[in-house]
Amino acid sequence: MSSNAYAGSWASLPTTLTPWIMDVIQSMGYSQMTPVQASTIPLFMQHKDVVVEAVTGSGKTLAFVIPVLERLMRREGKLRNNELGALIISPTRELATQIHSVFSLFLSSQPGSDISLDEDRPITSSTSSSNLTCPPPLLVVSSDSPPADDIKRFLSTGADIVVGTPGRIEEFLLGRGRDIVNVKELEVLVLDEADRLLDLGFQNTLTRILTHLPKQRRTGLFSATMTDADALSELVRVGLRNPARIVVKVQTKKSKKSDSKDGERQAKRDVIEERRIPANLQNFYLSCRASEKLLQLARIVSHEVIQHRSARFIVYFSTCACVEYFYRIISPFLPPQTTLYSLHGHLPPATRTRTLFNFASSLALPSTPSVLLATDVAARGLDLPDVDVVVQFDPPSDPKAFSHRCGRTARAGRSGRAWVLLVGRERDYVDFLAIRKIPLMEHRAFSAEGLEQTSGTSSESEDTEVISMQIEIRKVLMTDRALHDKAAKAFVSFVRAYSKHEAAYIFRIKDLDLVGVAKSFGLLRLPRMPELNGVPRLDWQDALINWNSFAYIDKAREAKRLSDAEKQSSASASSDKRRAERAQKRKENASWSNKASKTEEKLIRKEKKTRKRKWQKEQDAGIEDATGLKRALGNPDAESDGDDDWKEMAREERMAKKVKQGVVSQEDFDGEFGGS
Ligand SMILES: Nc1ncnc2c1ncn2[C@@H]1O[C@H](COP(=O)(O)OP(=O)(O)OP(=O)(O)O)[C@@H](O)[C@H]1O
Repeated sequence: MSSNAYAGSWASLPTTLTPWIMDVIQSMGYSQMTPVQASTIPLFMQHKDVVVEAVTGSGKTLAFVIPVLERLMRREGKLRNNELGALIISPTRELATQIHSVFSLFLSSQPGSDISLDEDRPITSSTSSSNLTCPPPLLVVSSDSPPADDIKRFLSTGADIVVGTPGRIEEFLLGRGRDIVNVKELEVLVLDEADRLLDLGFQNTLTRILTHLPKQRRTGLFSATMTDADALSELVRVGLRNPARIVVKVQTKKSKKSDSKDGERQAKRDVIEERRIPANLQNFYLSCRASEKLLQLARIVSHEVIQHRSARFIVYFSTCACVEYFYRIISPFLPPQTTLYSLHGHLPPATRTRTLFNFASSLALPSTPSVLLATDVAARGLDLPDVDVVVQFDPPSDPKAFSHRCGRTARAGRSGRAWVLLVGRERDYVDFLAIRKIPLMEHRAFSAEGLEQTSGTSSESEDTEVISMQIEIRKVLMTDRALHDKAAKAFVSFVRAYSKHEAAYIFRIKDLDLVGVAKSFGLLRLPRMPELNGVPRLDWQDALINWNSFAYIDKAREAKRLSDAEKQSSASASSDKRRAERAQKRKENASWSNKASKTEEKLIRKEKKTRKRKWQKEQDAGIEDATGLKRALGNPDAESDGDDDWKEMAREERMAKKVKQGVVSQEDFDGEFGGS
């Protein structure tokens, strides 16, 4: 850490630390406290609840680990095997594992301790109470072992400190462990990344845990983004009593141009700028077209390796599917000898642990860089050594994650660089973050030669390498239909995530060049999805590919695809047949109904003729009522055929007379009036 990041020696604490704890701190090489440690440890060791906000990498973990250990060391009586002394909750299993390892490191150094760092070592009755001051901590997170094992390990190790994730802790305390784990003696509760734990996703679980714990405990909330007043008041409601709020601010000097007194000349003066990101973090944004994102990512990595000798990178994407996909296709665009890692929430726990370990312990050099592709599962709390560069390929959905992601570099006073790629109107995000005290510097897009482009933030025409990159990716996708599926899934997941952005007025799907995004993904064709309806496709060309023969490399999968296709084609053939039969039937029905209507017409005419004859007879008989109107009985009009029928009958009558006179032939009469 740089010297101005320190806040005095450990000896200056008002309460002297237990000697072996002090020894461990010294062995870590930490001769001085960081500001957050200097302000938090004294309060939390005494009887104060604390709410702590300090930037990423400022040493918050020790700010609660030391007070927790000190409180347990100073207990009068030892805790029984089934009693819990301290509970630490964190939002992810990776972070919980990390915190657990810090506790383990301390406890394994207790005098007379023979605790190995293997927590599963069973503790015999002779070691459990006499030799050990504090048993090893217990880690309670989703893993390959079932929740029932947590209880078994708790009872066998007699752990006083439990570290875990909310769901698994709830199961541990309120599920299987309800009648086993005794929380009456619980002294301390710590919520690490507390603002995240208060998010809706965790809130109910957390409330149930908190109400289960005794009220006479100390509670500490820690995060780099403890700013959400609503969430805080919620927590206060659930358990904090008159907490001390500790906010450690970062102030940096910034040169600003200002008018001199006479208002004419510009003078430079230093102003103190408050920021919510580490002082040694250089934070850049780069505007480019949607289609150029992958190209620019590749150029950032090259630039960092060549110009800054950077070796360890984390690149953040918005979804698990995007990480999966880019992990498969990005290699050819990164410097040769780059080792790639991928971390996201859909991977099995054991794989996640292994990946993190491998990435952290890899020998990363500028000639052999290590690049971890990750989702926000790796955004908070992870203390990975020597991460030189963070790139946010996609800005995070939750704006709070922005500073957590950047904070994986420039930790503990070291310097680091962070980049975010912004497209089109996403540029407004810069002002959005500035208000939240997260300053960003503009960096122009890189040219093919790795130089900053000279034209404005977005170049006039699309980078010519976009097309060649797209062709390269397509070549890779065409080697295996499974890759194409991954590409489409990643694209769809990206679009869906984009529309759920919390800063929705900046990240609007209708403003996003989706065709450009598809190019950057190297898609073979545009997927069918409502978001693409009505999107102009002038700039888009599907890959030339025979979709029928485009195969999966995996034999079983390909066999299934072929048999599905076979079934589908026979199903569609029989449905075509059914359709043709239906059409034929309709046709037949139609001609039958035509015939039917002709016969009906004839019948109607015949009936009319009969009625007419009857009426004629009556006419001839001179039946007329007093008003001179034709009687309803004999009047065909009264049966609703209307005036036309009357006219028609009169016409027929006249024509019949003409037939009699020989002026009109019988044939013509029949043709006209359909004689039967
Ligand atoms: N007093 C100290 N002197 C030097 N280094 C320290 C000191 N305390 C902690 N560190 C180191 O600083 C690094 C960051 O600490 P830590 O992980 O606790 O940060 P944090 O504030 O919790 O960050 P985040 O908000 O990202 O979780 C760790 O590698 C830790 O070992």
